[in-house]
Amino acid sequence: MARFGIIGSKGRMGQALAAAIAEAGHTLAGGVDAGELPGPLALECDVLIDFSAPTALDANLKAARVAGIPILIGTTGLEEANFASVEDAAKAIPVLQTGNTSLGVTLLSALVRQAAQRLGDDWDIEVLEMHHRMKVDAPSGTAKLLGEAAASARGVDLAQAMDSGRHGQTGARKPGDIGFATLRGGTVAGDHSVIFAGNEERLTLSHSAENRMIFARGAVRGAEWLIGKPQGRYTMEHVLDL
Ligand SMILES: NC(=O)C1=CN([C@@H]2O[C@H](COP(=O)(O)OP(=O)(O)OC[C@H]3O[C@@H](n4cnc5c(N)ncnc54)[C@H](OP(=O)(O)O)[C@@H]3O)[C@@H](O)[C@H]2O)C=CC1
Ligand SMILES: O=C(O)C1=N[C@H](C(=O)O)C[C@H](O)C1
Repeated sequence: MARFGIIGSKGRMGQALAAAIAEAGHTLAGGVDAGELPGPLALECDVLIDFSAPTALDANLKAARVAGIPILIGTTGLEEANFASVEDAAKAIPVLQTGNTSLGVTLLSALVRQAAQRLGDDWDIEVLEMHHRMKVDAPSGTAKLLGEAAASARGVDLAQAMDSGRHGQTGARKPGDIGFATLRGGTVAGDHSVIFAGNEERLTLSHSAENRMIFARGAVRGAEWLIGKPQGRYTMEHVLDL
């Protein structure tokens, strides 16, 4: 049994996490939201879980670092500078950062990597995602994670290959690009498809989240795994030994 702290505790994920922490028999030490400091909470916890906003990241990493505890970052919409902060913190404490904590998407990303390796470069890769109307970042963290799995399998830099803004006279598809399309509406918890479009055939690998508990349970599993690990940067693939 461990003491968990939630950053973003009153949000959609924060509430699902509280249920998953109780379900797993752990103690909820407390939570913070916008305008509250994570430092005092971190001193009462064995692990922090952050599903809040990119602007909170540096303070959350610092709090975990000062307390000497691991932190799982599920917040999406992170930029280059955020990833640099994660790398820096991971020199001192265990940090698991992922765009999706679910078992299904973690496995999907391994399958995408395999498909991208085995299918030739003439198979175009497109990533499609749909989320609820309240989501504030695009493309989703999961879409980027899946795009990254495909790009790394092909030995290309996703930042160079990513095409996420098609509109108007785009010209023909650039060979090697990885396209992203974003849909928003209703209460969709999270749908992702990676489409490999070849000549006269198409392979689609998909995942549908039916509710947020899959992310919350995965985050609890990841946080349990993180406790006692040496400093370093981890992903859900480490947790599932993929
Ligand atoms: N990795 C994964 O598997 C998943 C990731 N996510 C990501 O998690 C994040 C949260 O999603 P969701 O719960 O739907 O969003 P919500 O908007 O419902 O909740 C966000 C919470 O974070 C709080 N918050 C905002 N800014 C800060 C801050 N500076 N410090 C502390 N807390 C803050 C908000 O507090 P207040 O209300 O006071 O502003 C709110 O309680 C998003 O980035 C989302 O994409 C979501 C699902 C799964
Ligand atoms: O904001 C959400 O809701 C979700 N965000 C994550 C993302 O950006 O991929 C994960 C999940 O799909 C739900």
